[in-house]
Amino acid sequence: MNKKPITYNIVEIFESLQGEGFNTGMPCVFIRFGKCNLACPWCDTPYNQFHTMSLEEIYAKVRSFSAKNIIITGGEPTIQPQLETLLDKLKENGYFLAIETNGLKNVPPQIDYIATSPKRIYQKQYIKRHIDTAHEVRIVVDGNVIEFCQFIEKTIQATHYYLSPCEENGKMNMLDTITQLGILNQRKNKPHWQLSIQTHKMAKID
Ligand SMILES: C[S@@+](CC[C@H](N)C(=O)[O-])C[C@H]1O[C@@H](n2cnc3c(N)ncnc32)[C@H](O)[C@@H]1O
Ligand SMILES: Nc1nc2[nH]cc(C(=O)O)c2c(=O)[nH]1
Ligand code: SF4
Ligand SMILES: [Mg+2]
Repeated sequence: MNKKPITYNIVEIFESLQGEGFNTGMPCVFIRFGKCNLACPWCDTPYNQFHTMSLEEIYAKVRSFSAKNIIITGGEPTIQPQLETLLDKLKENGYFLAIETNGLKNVPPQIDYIATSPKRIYQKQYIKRHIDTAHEVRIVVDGNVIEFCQFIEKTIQATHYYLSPCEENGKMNMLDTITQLGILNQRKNKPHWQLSIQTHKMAKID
């Protein structure tokens, strides 16, 4: 009997520039998986509008673009079944793999670069468990996030810590974000918090 092909829930696969964080401006192929284990009220992504694609279909689409960096995102990519099989295939073919994750679940070992965005409104879940290392942390400013940032900087070891304005209906809360950055950075011997703007939205690209 033939083995059933592995399929994945995919929202979209597209090429663009990384719009956020340390790698802003880097050409990347985005693989956006469906479904999420959280439901942030201001989430900018239709993560429940997905279709299924086979591993071979995903790989063919990825190969049709020129970028060699891939951003695995969603939705929440760490809850996608059989993720590691796809990552193995991409890795074997020379791709650099970055992930965007909310950080509640472990990140597969094939991933080269971890950007995590823990969510203040789900602090109770983060107190129970979350990943403890990443290359960068990006916290969206959806209210007063100071205490949550202090908790996260103690429990996630990262190279970069960012505050990101929350974008709703085309507006970003820049003043609030800058005020909270000022407060975080007044403290001595603490990680420096920087600003990460969703530049792709300003540039009106994907
Ligand atoms: C759509 S999420 C997908 C990956 C993963 N679920 C996560 O939250 O990190 C990708 C990035 O977009 C950010 N994001 C989502 N909606 C946003 C909004 N309205 N304003 C600013 N950042 C937002 C998230 O915090 C995360 O850094
Ligand atoms: N240009 C661009 N950069 C991004 N970086 C992370 C994104 C995401 O939705 O995960 C994203 C996105 O949706 N677009
Ligand atoms: S965790 Fe990420 S994808 Fe899920 S709802 Fe929040 S921002 Fe959206
Ligand atoms: Mg996005």
